[in-house]
Amino acid sequence: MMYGTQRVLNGVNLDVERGQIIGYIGPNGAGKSTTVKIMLGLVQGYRGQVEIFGEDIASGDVAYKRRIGYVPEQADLYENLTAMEYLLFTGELYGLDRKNAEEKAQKLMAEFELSDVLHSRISSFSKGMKQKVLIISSLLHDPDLLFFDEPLSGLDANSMMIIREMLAQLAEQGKTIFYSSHIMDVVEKISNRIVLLVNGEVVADGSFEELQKMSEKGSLSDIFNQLTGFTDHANRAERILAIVEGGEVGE
Ligand SMILES: Nc1ncnc2c1ncn2[C@@H]1O[C@H](COP(=O)(O)OP(=O)(O)OP(=O)(O)O)[C@@H](O)[C@H]1O
Repeated sequence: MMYGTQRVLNGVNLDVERGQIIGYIGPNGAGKSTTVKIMLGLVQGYRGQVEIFGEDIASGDVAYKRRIGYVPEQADLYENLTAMEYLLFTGELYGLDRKNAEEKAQKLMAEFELSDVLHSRISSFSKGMKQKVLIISSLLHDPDLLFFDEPLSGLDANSMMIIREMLAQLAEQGKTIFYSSHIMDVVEKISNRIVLLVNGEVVADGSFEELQKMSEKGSLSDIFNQLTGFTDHANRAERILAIVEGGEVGE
């Protein structure tokens, strides 16, 4: 995949089974969002083949999109809409009839303790409240494949627990989840497969236990540091602070 003359993905080859929770990780700019956007049909001009539910997504049949849920990293919420208007809008986009979408939206908002603001404009919501609306909108149509990009961002500890439990139950039901995040301890716990992307290439792909065998034992965060060749966080922090303080910067 090229953006202009910049090569962003370099032969990413993945076979994904139903029911997998794939922790999709990598340094900033590695190409995670780009891969997800290609699979969602949001980016054209890639080389190679992407099959979802057994069909090539380039075939022109976009029916597969109705079976996908997406929580984007950057929330493009229509802030002037109320939560209910937004959920009805996305629900109908995904092919739900209005009554069904309305009923589900109402119940799901209640489960996330947002009944009071069902008819308030999203622009008045806190970050976590917006995130909950995004999560609800990704689930409203009961998708088979979910792409979650930093889904816990802004959520309080209780809500995080609900989402984590929900992901595990969805996978048990045979749904497939791509979970992109930089919070390594969560990825380590919820994923049954971890794919590490560096500079547009898959450098590790396996269970946490398998990844541990590829490196010195440790947490996923340690493995991430090792496999991305990053060892100098203390020096880096020191240099940053030296610059901030405006003093002499060491070698
Ligand atoms: N629309 C775009 N036009 C040009 N370059 C882009 C565009 N979107 C992404 N890129 C470039 O593609 C590369 C991969 O970006 P991508 O967003 O896929 O990374 P990522 O792994 O999701 O990173 P992060 O962890 O920061 O979200 C980066 O170098 C980025 O600058």
